[in-house]
Amino acid sequence: MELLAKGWSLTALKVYGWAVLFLLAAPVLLLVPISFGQGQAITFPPKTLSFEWYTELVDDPRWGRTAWLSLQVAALATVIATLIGTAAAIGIARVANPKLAKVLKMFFIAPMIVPLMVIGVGLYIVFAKLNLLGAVWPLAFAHAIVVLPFVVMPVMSRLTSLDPAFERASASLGAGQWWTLVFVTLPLLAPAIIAAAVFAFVFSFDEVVLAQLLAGPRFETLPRKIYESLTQDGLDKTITSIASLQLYLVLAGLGLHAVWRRRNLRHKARSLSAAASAEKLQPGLTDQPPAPPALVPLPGKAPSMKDVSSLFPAPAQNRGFGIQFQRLTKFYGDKAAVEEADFTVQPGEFVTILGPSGSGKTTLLMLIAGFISPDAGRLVLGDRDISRVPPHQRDIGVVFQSYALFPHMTVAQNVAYPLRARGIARAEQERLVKWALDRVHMGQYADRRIPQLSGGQQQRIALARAIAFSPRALLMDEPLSALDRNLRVEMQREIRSLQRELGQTVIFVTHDQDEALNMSDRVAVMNDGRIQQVATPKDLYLSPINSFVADFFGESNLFRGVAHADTLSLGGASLPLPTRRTGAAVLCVRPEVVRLDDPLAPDWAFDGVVTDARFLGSLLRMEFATGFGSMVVTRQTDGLSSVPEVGDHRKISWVPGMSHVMAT
Ligand SMILES: Nc1ncnc2c1ncn2[C@@H]1O[C@H](COP(=O)(O)OP(=O)(O)OP(=O)(O)O)[C@@H](O)[C@H]1O
Repeated sequence: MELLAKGWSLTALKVYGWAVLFLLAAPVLLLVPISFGQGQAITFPPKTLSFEWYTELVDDPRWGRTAWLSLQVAALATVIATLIGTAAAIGIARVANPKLAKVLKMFFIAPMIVPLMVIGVGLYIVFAKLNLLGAVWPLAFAHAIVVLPFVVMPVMSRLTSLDPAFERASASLGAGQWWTLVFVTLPLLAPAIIAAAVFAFVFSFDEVVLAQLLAGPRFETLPRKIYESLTQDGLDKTITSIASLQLYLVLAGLGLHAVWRRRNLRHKARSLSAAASAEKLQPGLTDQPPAPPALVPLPGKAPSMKDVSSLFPAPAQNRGFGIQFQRLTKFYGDKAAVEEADFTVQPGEFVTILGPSGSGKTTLLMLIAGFISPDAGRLVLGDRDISRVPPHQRDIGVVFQSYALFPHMTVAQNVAYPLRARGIARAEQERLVKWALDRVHMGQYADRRIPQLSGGQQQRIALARAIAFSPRALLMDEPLSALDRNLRVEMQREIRSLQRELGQTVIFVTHDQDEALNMSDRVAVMNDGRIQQVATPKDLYLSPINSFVADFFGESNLFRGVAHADTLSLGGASLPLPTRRTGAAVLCVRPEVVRLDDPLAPDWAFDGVVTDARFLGSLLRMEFATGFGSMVVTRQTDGLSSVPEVGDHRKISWVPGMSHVMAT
């Protein structure tokens, strides 16, 4: 495009563009001046201006009658097509069998490729037999059939582009399928449905082929009358005025839409700039001086489970429930995404699921939330088996990676959503919304729309919405991954402190080990669908169960060999083991326990050559080439630390008791 948009080619492009525009628009735009001409003759430009063809239109009641009839047909066709098309699109999107979904889709879009005349003749035969020719609703029904693909397609495409987390969020907040459909799915589909409805209306109002075939002798729609006036009476100039009138209506519609859009954009820009400046002033964010206490205490009594969730049995205190995973398994095809997960999360505990991409973290979280069902095993929340309980009855809050805040609702409406879904009284809803928003410092944003908030603010609202109904447990799926580093650290602190204050059970998913270290009581390390180890960060670091955990959780130097009593043989050499062992074994030596040039170095100490050395602020990180492969060594720095040169030789050793030996 850049090459084209220069010199003569740019001029040619412009001329071409204007010529196409003129050819397309001229016949339509010429109508307007012609309709104001005096006399029957078509003159352009008109010699004398007059309103006579507009007055003629008003004086002749037949035009008004036909226009009214067309309006009725178009309105009814729009309603029928929009209802059937929207329901069909939603239904097809939910059909689990992809082949059946394809067949259904083809069926609903077939009217787009079958010639109108064929549909018209078919319907004519049926309607004639049933004596339905010449009535409003059969013609509207025929129009609806033809326009269905233009409803089904945009609604389906909007549905596929919607984040599935919206519907999942609604379910996790306690809303059943119908509630979700009415309050979440349909409002989110509204732009596509409205566009489809406008198209259906315009098509039906203008349609002439089906109107000719199905309207019978005395049933005259506006396009049919125009057509007949043209073919029977010759060009009557009232046709120019009625056509121009329709054009004015379309232009007025477009104008109103443009004004509405402009006002919306201006409003959004103002709110965004206000959001940006408010975020700068907001307490608890990292670019500010020392943060005030992370959470604002609620004046008076904190809400109890009874206040908010009469539908669910309340725990003794406002605490989370324990969760037991009993050999929980989920297959996708013949591959286990989660295999025999078997561990227990204590009430009020903060457990992080940590693992590389594809290890099954999200699948495990979706099993807990109930968005997918396990193929084997059990999941027990408190003392209730919830393995087969639908998500909206689990009473588990979820904070999604994308936040999944409903964009058509304000902040307060989002936070009130789980309370509304539970039928909580309005006054109580307001109190709890305020309570939840105050806890995440967002009280002053209650009336904001979601698109008017920054990422960090959205994160806080997602958290407020998930705690507003005092859930039995809180799940968080990489909720901080979209935030910048400073905000992320701040939010880690705030989430942890909120969790402690509420005594909430939290299962937090991340692939960031610093985040896991910062936040968790215990960490469950996952790999390839299996939980490798569940332990405190300290135990994971000091006593990893296998080489995967040792390597994934912190840096480590791993030596693989064969253990004989208290030595490990590898490559003709041997290293001391911290405990006696036999058979294949892996020795793990953390970088900070390695000693360099120790004057009391043991006999087995070996030579290492510096291949890289970097000053990382509080740490000095060095890499050595050794007879056992590459090794990493770290040192705390102080003002006197010097960085060794690449190529320097050092004697490497460690205290055997500071190392750790594992089976694999
Ligand atoms: N709907 C699905 N159909 C088929 N396979 C799936 C589906 N969802 C996940 N998987 C597979 O299951 C395994 C675990 O996926 P999962 O999304 O749980 O991993 P993850 O640890 O959360 O990864 P990430 O950190 O990248 O989100 C992967 O191999 C993935 O390809």
